[in-house]
Amino acid sequence: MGNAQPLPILITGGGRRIGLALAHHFLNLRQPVIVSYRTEYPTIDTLRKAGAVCVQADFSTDEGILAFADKVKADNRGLRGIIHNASDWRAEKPGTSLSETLSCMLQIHVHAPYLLNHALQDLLRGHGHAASDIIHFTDYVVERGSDKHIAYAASKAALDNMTRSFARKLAPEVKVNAIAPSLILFNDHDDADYRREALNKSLMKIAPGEKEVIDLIDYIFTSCYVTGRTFGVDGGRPLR
Ligand SMILES: NC(=O)C1=CN([C@@H]2O[C@H](COP(=O)(O)OP(=O)(O)OC[C@H]3O[C@@H](n4cnc5c(N)ncnc54)[C@H](OP(=O)(O)O)[C@@H]3O)[C@@H](O)[C@H]2O)C=CC1
Ligand SMILES: Nc1nc2c(c(=O)[nH]1)N=C([C@H](O)[C@@H](O)CO)CN2
Repeated sequence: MGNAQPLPILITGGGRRIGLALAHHFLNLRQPVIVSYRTEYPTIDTLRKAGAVCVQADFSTDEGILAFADKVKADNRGLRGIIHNASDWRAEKPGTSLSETLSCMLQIHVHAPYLLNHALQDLLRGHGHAASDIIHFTDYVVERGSDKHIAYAASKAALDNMTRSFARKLAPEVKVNAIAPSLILFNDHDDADYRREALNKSLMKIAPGEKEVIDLIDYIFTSCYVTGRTFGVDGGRPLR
């Protein structure tokens, strides 16, 4: 009985950056992990060799989301948690359809978590009080808005709101919390001016890397009381 394998944590968009770092973190703790990936990066093979179950999934349509949920349900008797990391940081751009930008942002930040939380709730329930977690990755811009990423900010705001709705719906078996980062990691193409300006926006003036987020997720998973909350990881940016 005591040797039962722990239930897996499902991480969406785990092929790169924060999702990838989270997957390796849990695998190092011998915690089983299921990763959804859209693009087959070499990292996916590395994850498989480290023991992750990697499932190809494109959340650009509801059909793609629901097919992924069916696969997870068919292969698993339960889940320890779901981390909704998959995201697209799309700006409004001249020459790009505004409707398409808005649909794309709503699809990945609202449809995917909304449909997956409903479809997979039975896998999260039934394991005891506060035994399971859902984590939504939102963004600091939910508070402030963003003139360059209006649809992105709005869709993350909807996700932030769903944190409280799903916390109500799934308590006390499942805790549901959000992480609202500001700058965590730069992208490779960010130039020196962009980096300087971005660093200057916070009080702490660093891009802290994935560990800040990993440590917070470890805390949230350990808690048996914290639910329906949004945790800023923003270097004091609102105080600037
Ligand atoms: N990095 C930062 O500084 C910040 C991050 N955040 C949030 O933290 C989370 C992780 O950030 P980060 O690691 O930078 O994210 P990335 O943008 O680097 O990666 C997001 C992942 O989501 C996947 N994805 C995107 N669209 C889809 C789709 N339609 N279907 C399936 N998968 C999809 C991507 O797959 P593919 O590679 O195939 O496109 C990728 O693996 C995100 O939710 C982000 O918004 C918030 C604020 C700051
Ligand atoms: N899905 C993503 N969302 C966000 C990203 C990213 O690369 N992918 N990056 C940011 C920025 O780091 C920004 O917070 C500061 O430059 C925001 N969201």
